[in-house]
Amino acid sequence: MNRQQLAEQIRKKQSYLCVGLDTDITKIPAHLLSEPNPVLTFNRAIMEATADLCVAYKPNTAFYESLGSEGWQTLEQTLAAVPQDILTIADAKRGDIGNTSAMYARAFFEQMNVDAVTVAPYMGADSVKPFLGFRDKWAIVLALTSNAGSADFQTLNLEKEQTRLYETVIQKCMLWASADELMFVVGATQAAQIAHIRSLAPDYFFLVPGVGAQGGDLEEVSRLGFNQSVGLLVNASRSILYASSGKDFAEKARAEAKRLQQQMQDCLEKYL
Ligand SMILES: O=c1ccn([C@@H]2O[C@H](COP(=O)(O)O)[C@@H](O)[C@H]2O)c(=O)[nH]1
Repeated sequence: MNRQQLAEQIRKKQSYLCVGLDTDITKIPAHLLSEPNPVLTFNRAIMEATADLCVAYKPNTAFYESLGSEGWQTLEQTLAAVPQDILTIADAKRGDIGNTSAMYARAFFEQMNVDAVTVAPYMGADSVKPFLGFRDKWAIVLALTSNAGSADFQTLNLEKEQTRLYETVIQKCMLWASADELMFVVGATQAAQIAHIRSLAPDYFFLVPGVGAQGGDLEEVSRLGFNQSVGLLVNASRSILYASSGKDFAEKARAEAKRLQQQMQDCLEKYL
């Protein structure tokens, strides 16, 4: 999916919601455990309940990798069930020396056929560049993440560059790729920095995890993070997936997704 198509979906649905498919077999409703593939059944029900309210699905691959080869198969089956007009993001946080990164890129873009993959930039240019140059595909580079540990490295001052590490990540990555194939991860818990990050990267989409279970403020993120064409994908995983542990799990997931979508619509009217 390209940038224009993504922007069109956001406009049509009045939503920049990304639903995180972080499906934990120990947390899904008990009545599904007798199904042949409980995770797949759960994912399909969540997608049926939320597809008209979101523009992206983001399975975090850890939840599938932890189930071994069956988990990989479930991930493929889940991706196959995503409607065509919804962006798919493999949250895999890959990045290695060049030839290995090239294999990761082929795995996700050619085998899995996802639209986007998250990339850890720590190993530098040769680890990020192999994820670029795939038609209508995206690398989403970690910039300033939502977790407490982001302060350990990402906000350190670089004496020579006179910037913080995450700022240099953004500036360097923008030299390698345009906003048509590169996004940045910016945590919703980092709202105080988001206006500054938007000024560094005015045209780029930000994938913003951390509303819901991590307590990020959707309105603050939207007010400070919008660009002229929205430029945000805001992810919620646990708050949607586990809104109920009963038979009404899909209905409750929809209600939470609807609540977020409605708030997004209000923010679009108010701040754009
Ligand atoms: O900075 C980051 C980068 C990635 N994530 C991922 O997003 C989801 C968040 O899940 P919630 O349940 O909505 O908290 C999860 O897959 C994380 O690994 C992040 O949280 N922060």
